[in-house]
Amino acid sequence: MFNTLDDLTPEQRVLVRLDLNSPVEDGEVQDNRRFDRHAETVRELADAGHRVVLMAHQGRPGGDDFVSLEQHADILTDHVGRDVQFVADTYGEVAIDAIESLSAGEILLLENTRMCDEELPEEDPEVKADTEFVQTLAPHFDAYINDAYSAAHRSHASLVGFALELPAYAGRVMETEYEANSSIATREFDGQVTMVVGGTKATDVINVMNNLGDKVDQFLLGGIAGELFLRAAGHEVGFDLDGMDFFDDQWEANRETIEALLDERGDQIKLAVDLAYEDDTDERGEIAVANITTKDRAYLDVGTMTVDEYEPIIRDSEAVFVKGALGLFEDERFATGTVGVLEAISETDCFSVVGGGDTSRAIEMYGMDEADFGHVSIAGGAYIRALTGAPLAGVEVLTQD
Ligand SMILES: Nc1ncnc2c1ncn2[C@@H]1O[C@H](COP(=O)(O)OP(=O)(O)O)[C@@H](O)[C@H]1O
Ligand SMILES: O=C(OP(=O)(O)O)[C@H](O)COP(=O)(O)O
Repeated sequence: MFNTLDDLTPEQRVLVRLDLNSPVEDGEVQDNRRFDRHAETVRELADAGHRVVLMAHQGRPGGDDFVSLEQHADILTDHVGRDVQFVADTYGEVAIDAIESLSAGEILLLENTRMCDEELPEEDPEVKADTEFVQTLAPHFDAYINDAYSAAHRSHASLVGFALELPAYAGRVMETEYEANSSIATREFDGQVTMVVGGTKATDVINVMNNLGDKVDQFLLGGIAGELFLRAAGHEVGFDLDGMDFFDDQWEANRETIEALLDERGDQIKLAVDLAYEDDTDERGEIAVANITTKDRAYLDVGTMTVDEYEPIIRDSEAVFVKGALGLFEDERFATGTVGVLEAISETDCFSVVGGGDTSRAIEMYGMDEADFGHVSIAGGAYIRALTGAPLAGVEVLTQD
């Protein structure tokens, strides 16, 4: 498929692309799982005696989270257990001097790739390979390693350009993410395959169903997307109330597709049988979908009866994939659906993949152990692209001969 670190010649000068893009609060970069995961690749390379130069991005120009990578170097140092040096330059003389001064086993992080004008515009790999950024840096290296699966849907210079100029390899995170997230499309499972789909975007759910409908036995729905399917099934839910803009625009844009999916794949699609809301005393209330007769309240989670219906399906599955939360799990009162299905998955020995930036956060928030899942993705946009069969530019250049 692609070359990995196992194929790398010893003691090389390696240029490694990571995805350390992180939440930034009041200018402070927040530690998160991306550091922990990439640290394994970086440590392995340093331990093997390579000279390790790292590239990554943070935010986009104009955004509050568009900051230097200086803090990222400190956080990464803690995770790798070795010093990660930092240079406030992307490919100028200062960066080149720092790169050339490295000894075997040393690690250097370059400045935010998006501070370089040639990084961002989405262009073909050949155009990116021809930029001054790539042409200046590449001659200082023997190999390019892309570990940034979660940014691989972007055709940016640091993600696609170097692979055309240098022998290219997948890092450990790239390898693991690619295999797990593609497995639903590429692997044959003996038993039942179940997909839990929720979240806020109906198009994600629709595209996943269209792409994987023949691979998945049961889709278990929830979240905003699930409510739109309930609306298509004739229930009085999935409408915007005052001040909301979750539903009506999505309904206009996707109504026919959702109705057609229910028509064609109704047997595969399980909808919530009850929903949860905030009652007059700010507590969680629940109501059976069949008893909802007026459009007068917002629903923030699937109900307990729904979880009781979904759990046995998960327990009987050979493989379970998750995309999107079943409710507003960030509020403990409305975490029952999301946490219920995740706990059921963690208690079985099925093969499982949990993805989507927000959904996988629920695992940590509610004290579940990542080790009880087959794979917890650190990707958001790239994960949904993998599930919907869309190409990832950064993966495609790694797989070219
Ligand atoms: N009924 C709901 N009302 C409001 N928000 C919801 C509801 N159901 C799900 N959500 C929100 O959906 C978000 C996840 O949506 P999405 O971005 O599609 O998935 P992911 O980030 O996992 O890819 C969660 O943060 C959750 O709070
Ligand atoms: O965090 C990322 O993607 P994600 O928000 O889909 O997880 C990647 O670093 C890509 O960043 P971008 O969406 O600013 O290009």
